[in-house]
Amino acid sequence: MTNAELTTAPTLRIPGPATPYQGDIARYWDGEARPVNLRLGDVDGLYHHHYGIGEVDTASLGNPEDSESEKKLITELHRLESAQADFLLGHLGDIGRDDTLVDAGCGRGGSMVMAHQRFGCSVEGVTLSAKQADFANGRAAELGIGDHVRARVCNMLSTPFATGSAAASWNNESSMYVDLDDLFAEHSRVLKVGGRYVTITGCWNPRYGQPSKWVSQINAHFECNIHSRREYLRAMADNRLVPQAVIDLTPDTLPYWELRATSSLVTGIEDAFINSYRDGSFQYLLIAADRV
Ligand SMILES: C[S@@+](CC[C@H](N)C(=O)[O-])C[C@H]1O[C@@H](n2cnc3c(N)ncnc32)[C@H](O)[C@@H]1O
Ligand SMILES: CC(C)=CCC/C(C)=C/COP(=O)(O)OP(=O)(O)O
Ligand SMILES: [Mg+2]
Repeated sequence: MTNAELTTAPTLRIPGPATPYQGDIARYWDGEARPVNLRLGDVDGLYHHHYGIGEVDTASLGNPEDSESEKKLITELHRLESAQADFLLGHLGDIGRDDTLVDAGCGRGGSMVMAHQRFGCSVEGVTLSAKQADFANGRAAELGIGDHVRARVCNMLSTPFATGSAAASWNNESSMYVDLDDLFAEHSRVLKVGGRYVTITGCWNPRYGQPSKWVSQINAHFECNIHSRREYLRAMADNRLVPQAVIDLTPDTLPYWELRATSSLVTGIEDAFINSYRDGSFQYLLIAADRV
């Protein structure tokens, strides 16, 4: 049986997109099929569209001459990407089986599956891409968790979720596609008071001055608009989201990029990430905030 045939209910689609830009982003992700994402996802069926953190386990890579070395490298990159999602989920607080979580910009749903496996809870995801939502729902059906994990085609700035209904919500590398005031107003509405919001994101560093050429290159590559660290903190403060932790993951993500740059799956954006992380113009941050 194919992935699509296993989907029990049709993917929900909220009519849209609201802006021409969102139409561009929907098309971008509908058309995305990079081996660096699909071959990593094939390792264990968790499909991510985010980057990795943690030390590279060099022993696991074996001898570069050996015939299995590419497979080992892919497995290691995937392990680091899943470690990133684990780290995010570890900041959501105490989540119970009856809670509902919201994944804003859920991609192919890897983080949603991990959240359900970790907490036993329900997870609602939104993406602009119908292909991604169908893929995520297909994976949930294959895993037999379609009753708890659901993706829909919907703008994260205007979701159908009831006010105060979510115990926690997150953006994993998806906040650079939206206005942060609009985004945090919607998270603040959907979260219950005392709930937790977490993002892992790349942001430009106000200490550097302005977005560097590397940051501009990343924006052009992904058609996104990277915000500054200052914008994140200001927009959260304006929307009843009070940071509980701000963790600079830049040193933790560099090993992932340095390893990825040696693989056959490079996409051409590796140097922009490596150079901007090294020159201090760009930072990889986790921000966990309480909805007060
Ligand atoms: C880089 S991917 C991250 C996917 C996922 N969070 C992960 O970690 O695998 C960015 C995602 O943001 C979604 N996105 C961008 N703008 C959006 C919007 N306005 N509403 C809903 N999803 C959006 C895209 O459709 C895509 O799924
Ligand atoms: C940290 C920043 C600025 C992220 C931008 C958003 C983005 C495209 C994330 C990774 O997606 P992906 O996994 O599809 O990208 P790739 O194909 O490069 O692995
Ligand atoms: Mg990727």
